[in-house]
Amino acid sequence: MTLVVEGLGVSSLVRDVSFEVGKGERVGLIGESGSGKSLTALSIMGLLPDELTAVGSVKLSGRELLGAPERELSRLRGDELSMVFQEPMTALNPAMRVGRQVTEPARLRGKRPDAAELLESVGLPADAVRAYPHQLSGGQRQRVVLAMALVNNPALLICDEPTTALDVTVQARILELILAATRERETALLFITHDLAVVASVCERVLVMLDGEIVEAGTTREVLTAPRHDYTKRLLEASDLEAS
Ligand SMILES: Nc1ncnc2c1ncn2[C@@H]1O[C@H](COP(=O)(O)OP(=O)(O)OP(=O)(O)O)[C@@H](O)[C@H]1O
Repeated sequence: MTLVVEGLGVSSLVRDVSFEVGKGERVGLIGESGSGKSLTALSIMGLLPDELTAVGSVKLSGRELLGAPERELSRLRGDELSMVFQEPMTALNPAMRVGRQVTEPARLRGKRPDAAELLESVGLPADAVRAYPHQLSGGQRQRVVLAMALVNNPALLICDEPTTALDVTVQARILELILAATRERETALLFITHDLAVVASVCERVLVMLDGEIVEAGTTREVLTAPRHDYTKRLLEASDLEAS
């Protein structure tokens, strides 16, 4: 699989965004709040709000996604493309036991996975199958969401600030889990964050977004050790990474 985004625009909010993500590659999309990261991700998923339209091209393994019929996009979502959002409750049904919920994306495709095994694969105890989402912690809920996002072995996982709402130690564990799970499956990862330290620990390449445009792109090492754009330099100065 390859994701090729070319000249993506969303009204005037995202402009001429182009990048590629190859099989199993982990790419960070970094930038401050309002820079257009989420709109870029939602364009790829075909989940932009009705009032916004994407122009340009988004190809997954050669298939154009922009303008594709909703039926095709909804088949791709949760199958070849998955997305994890910042707040796990947005993806969970509060009235459904976790065990039933975690297997649902697979059941929709005619598979019958074992719920307890799935939960154990993301580090949850097997007896979580009977729990309702509100009985779990934020980190545990995000594990459930990850299990759901990965159950059909997607080619591309998009994570939009998946650990921002969690405390620091839980954050680190969830990042480790995302890293291990995507490596194991050779799932490509587009990881949205405003945190350079997170990019440094997870991503091989990084795209820096400012005011709706990508202003810098390179390997994580290049961008973090020799940033070219003033905005990237400022981001680096403001981060904990500066001292290291
Ligand atoms: N439905 C919408 N209609 C109009 N403008 C929107 C809409 N959704 C988002 N925007 C605007 O588009 C810009 C980019 O938003 P986006 O959510 O992509 O930013 P972001 O980089 O993901 O920020 P954050 O880190 O806060 O999520 C922002 O200025 C936002 O206010």
